[in-house]
Amino acid sequence: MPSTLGTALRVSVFGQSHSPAVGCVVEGLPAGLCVDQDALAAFVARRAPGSDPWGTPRREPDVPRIVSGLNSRGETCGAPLAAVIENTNTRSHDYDNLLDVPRPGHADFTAWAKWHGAQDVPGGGHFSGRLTGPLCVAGGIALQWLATRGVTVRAHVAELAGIEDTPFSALDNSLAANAELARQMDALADGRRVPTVDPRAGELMVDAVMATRAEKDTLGGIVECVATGLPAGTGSPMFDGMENVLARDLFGIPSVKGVEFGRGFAAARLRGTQNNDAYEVRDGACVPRTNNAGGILGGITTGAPLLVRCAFKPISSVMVEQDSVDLGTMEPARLEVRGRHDTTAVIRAVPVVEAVCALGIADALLAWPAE
Ligand SMILES: Cc1cc2nc3c(=O)[nH]c(=O)nc-3n(C[C@H](O)[C@H](O)[C@H](O)COP(=O)(O)O)c2cc1C
Ligand SMILES: C=C(O[C@@H]1CC(C(=O)O)=C[C@@H](OP(=O)(O)O)[C@H]1O)C(=O)O
Repeated sequence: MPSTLGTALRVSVFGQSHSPAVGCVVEGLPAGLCVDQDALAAFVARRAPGSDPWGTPRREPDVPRIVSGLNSRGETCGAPLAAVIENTNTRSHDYDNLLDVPRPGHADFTAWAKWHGAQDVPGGGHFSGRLTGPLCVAGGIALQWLATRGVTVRAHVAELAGIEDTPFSALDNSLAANAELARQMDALADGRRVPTVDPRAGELMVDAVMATRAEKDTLGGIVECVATGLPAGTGSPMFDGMENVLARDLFGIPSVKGVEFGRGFAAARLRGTQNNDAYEVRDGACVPRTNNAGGILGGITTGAPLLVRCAFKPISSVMVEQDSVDLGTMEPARLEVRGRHDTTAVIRAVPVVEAVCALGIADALLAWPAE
């Protein structure tokens, strides 16, 4: 079963939620990149579980340990980079009643259908959101490499419990809109607890999540991500376009059910005269004045901000009784989920979306650079 993404920059993730460790192997990183391990640990910590009342109480330090791929100066040395994150706080007996009775909405049934009982069930096994920890390690390093190329990636919770954050100022490509976008991205870098552009929206979201948690239910939401500083001409037509690469990678994040670029599905309701991004000359360069395309045409970057949104479904592990089937007896069964679960994935998933976008963009820059 391959759990690998990328072409020129390839990342394999390994491990299960309750195995000794989870980790990643990254191949194709440019040699000579000095990895700032403190910055990397801080990035990975933004996703780590156990510190917020709306999330899983499973507290894990999630300090990544790089075991291969760096030289004595801490630079990437050309060899595959491997990193592990230990699982230190597992409670596998919480999953005893799921060994034969699958949770609706999680991957328990499909794993059973594929592996007939050999699958590792506790904690969601290899399907766990925990596997996004190693993705943040690989993506955190990709972000550091992108920074050396002038590319910045930022995400925020765009919508949660029907509460909308201020959207990124990225559908317009005017100088004023670009300046506002830079301000929004800077503000999000201040370490705020809930990554929303408007802190009031974040507080309202937390209230709604806590109320839903009290009702033993869960929530989905939308994460919006932007990348700036990409040169026009990166990517590839048809099957290896920026949209293809990013969508494939982003759908690897557990719970992601939808991905849209630029205006996305809303473009289907516009006329061509409304949706086209007219060109103008700026500092001798041809630039789109608006950015309904989300920075991508024909799979290739336009030079405008790359804008993508991911829809997350609600967490499936709800704390109320549900109908299921005992796969051992093929009799109906009632199921009560135990375990320590998130009420929503979207807040913790913000750095994950940044990481995965960084990996896809770095992969495209290395595989299909602007010519
Ligand atoms: C950061 C993150 C945290 C998650 N936490 C949980 C959790 O605590 N409980 C749970 O049932 N699912 C959680 N999920 C979602 C499941 O991992 C996911 O629904 C499951 O693997 C099935 O995959 P699918 O929803 O993509 O089909 C989380 C996902 C992410 C990205
Ligand atoms: C540990 C993490 O999240 C886990 C993701 C998860 C799932 O089903 O996805 C189920 C829970 O596992 P457990 O029952 O072992 O606590 C979460 O805690 C993490 O994200 O690091």
